[in-house]
Amino acid sequence: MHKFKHLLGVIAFAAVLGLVPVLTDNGFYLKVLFLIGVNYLAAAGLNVLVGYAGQKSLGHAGLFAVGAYTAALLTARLGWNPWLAFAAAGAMAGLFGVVIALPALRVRGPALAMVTIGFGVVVEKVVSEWQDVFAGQQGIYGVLPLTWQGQPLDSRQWVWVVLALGIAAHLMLRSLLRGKYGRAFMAVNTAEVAAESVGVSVYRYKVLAFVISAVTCGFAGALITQQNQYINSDFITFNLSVFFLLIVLFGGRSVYGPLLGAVVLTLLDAFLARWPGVQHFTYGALLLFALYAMPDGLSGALSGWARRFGAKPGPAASDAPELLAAWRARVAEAAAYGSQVLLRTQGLYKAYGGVVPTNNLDIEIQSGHVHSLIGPNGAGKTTLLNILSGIVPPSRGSIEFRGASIVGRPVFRICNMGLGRTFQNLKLFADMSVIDNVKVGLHQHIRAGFWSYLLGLPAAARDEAGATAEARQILQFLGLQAHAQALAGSLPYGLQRRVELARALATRPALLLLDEPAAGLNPQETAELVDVIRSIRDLGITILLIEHHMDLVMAISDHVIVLDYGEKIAEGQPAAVQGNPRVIAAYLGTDEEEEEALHNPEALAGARHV
Ligand SMILES: Nc1ncnc2c1ncn2[C@@H]1O[C@H](COP(=O)(O)OP(=O)(O)OP(=O)(O)O)[C@@H](O)[C@H]1O
Repeated sequence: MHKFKHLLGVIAFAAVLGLVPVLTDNGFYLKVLFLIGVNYLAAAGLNVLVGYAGQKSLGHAGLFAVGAYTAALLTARLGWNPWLAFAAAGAMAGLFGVVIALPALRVRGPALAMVTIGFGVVVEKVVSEWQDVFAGQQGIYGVLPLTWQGQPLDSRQWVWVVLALGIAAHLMLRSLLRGKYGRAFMAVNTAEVAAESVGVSVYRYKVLAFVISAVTCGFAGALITQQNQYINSDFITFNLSVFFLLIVLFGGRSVYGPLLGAVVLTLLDAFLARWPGVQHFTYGALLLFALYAMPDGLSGALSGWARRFGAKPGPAASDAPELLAAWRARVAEAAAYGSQVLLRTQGLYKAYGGVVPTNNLDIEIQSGHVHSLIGPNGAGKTTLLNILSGIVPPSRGSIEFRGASIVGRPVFRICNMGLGRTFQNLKLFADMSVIDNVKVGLHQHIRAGFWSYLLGLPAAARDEAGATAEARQILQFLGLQAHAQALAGSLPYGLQRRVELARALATRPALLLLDEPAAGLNPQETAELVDVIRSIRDLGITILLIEHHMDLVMAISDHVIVLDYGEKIAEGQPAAVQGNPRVIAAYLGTDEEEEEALHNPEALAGARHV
């Protein structure tokens, strides 16, 4: 029904805009409408890169140029069919999108902006200096315009074509961004390590975002060139890159943001064109205003108001018990492993200069057990979890998980093999709803691919519905169903910890690594956590947890491993470890307290920050 409403809205919008060229033949108005469409097209793709994936680019004039010159050269020099050249322009820009993405993947923030500026400058120089091919300022004449029934498009038809392309782009990007791909881009944007740890390849999604933005910018370049039947190097300026970025930042991250941005800024651009000095001043002022007053852009501000005055979603109803039972069975099946030893490390070693947080560690994790990793502050517990989950590469040594070596594998692949984790310092996707956080965890289990989502095929809708249903089961399992629609970052700390656990469970792990799951929890929440961990173990999931709350460790562990200065100094059943003199010495170091701790586990807990 919702989908239907949206489609009707789009049709009504298209009908109104499509009527304008029928009602007027004013060349200026038609040109402005055409430019709004072109700018929208460029910004719609750039929004995926900047708004969703969080990669600021100041070089998209370069990709606009790739599209523009591809269309120009193929039609004016090689006589290609103009529609074919138009398609080739998008494809060529997409290829350049990969070229710019590869160096950009190594850097972030301001450094990324510099890389993209560099790309834009290189393209600008190439088209202005390489006269033989690109004809510099003199430009390329005789570019073939798009045609309809063999005739070049007239001003009205250009508006209709760009309107059709804009609507196609909107429908496709909306379908892409409202599902698995949009969530993955947002996850990459908010917390790269967390995204990888739940099975999202940061590398792949950054490249994809660059390519999408490049393709739509390439089409925009080709449209301008083919409509003008001319292009020269003066079109390709740094200002154009700023203009595109401004549309996206001003419009905001939603799928409607680029449209709002394109309408406002194109109109402004058209009316201020007579006063170029004022024009640039206005852009600068608008950018500052947008960043200061509307950090989420115009669409963000509008939806904020709508939320304030609109209806609040009611609490979610619980699902039928048989659905939860089906989910349990599915998770248990994913966690099942024939052999006793689920994970084994041998000679695992990691050094940071003189600090050796992991020193020749041999450990075995038994399938179906709860293992605790304890040790004084700085003993190397988190480092070990980071090595096991692939975030930190070991200097040497081997790790075998489910019978296969995982050293050197990317984090998201290790997750896909069945190793899930949470973090000591929460790494939630704070701007996303609780249920969407969990659905990011389901990423690898959603089969429908890029084209299914882009084209809105039934497979994508079916898999999305399946993911929503599974996420609801997970939330219900952890008692979070009432918070499904809340923003993850808005929840109290204890619930946020639980959401992270839900997200990790969604990956359907065989081994779950929990880094201080009780940190920051009150006593009641800690007691509840014991039950939660037990019920996760009862699903058949093996657990390795780091914890400083000794009573929690003693209550739930089948096996305890004790680290000190990166070495394993003891392991075994909780009671045995608790009485081990080396462990007590590592924690306390004095004879009197040693005696006390032998009989009082809370002394161990209390001494941890010594
Ligand atoms: N990236 C790094 N660069 C340099 N030293 C590091 C790095 N990561 C960890 N260390 C050092 O390795 C040692 C072990 O750190 P780690 O965080 O693994 O300890 P921990 O047992 O988890 O401690 P805590 O209980 O305080 O969380 C510390 O001395 C830490 O300073």
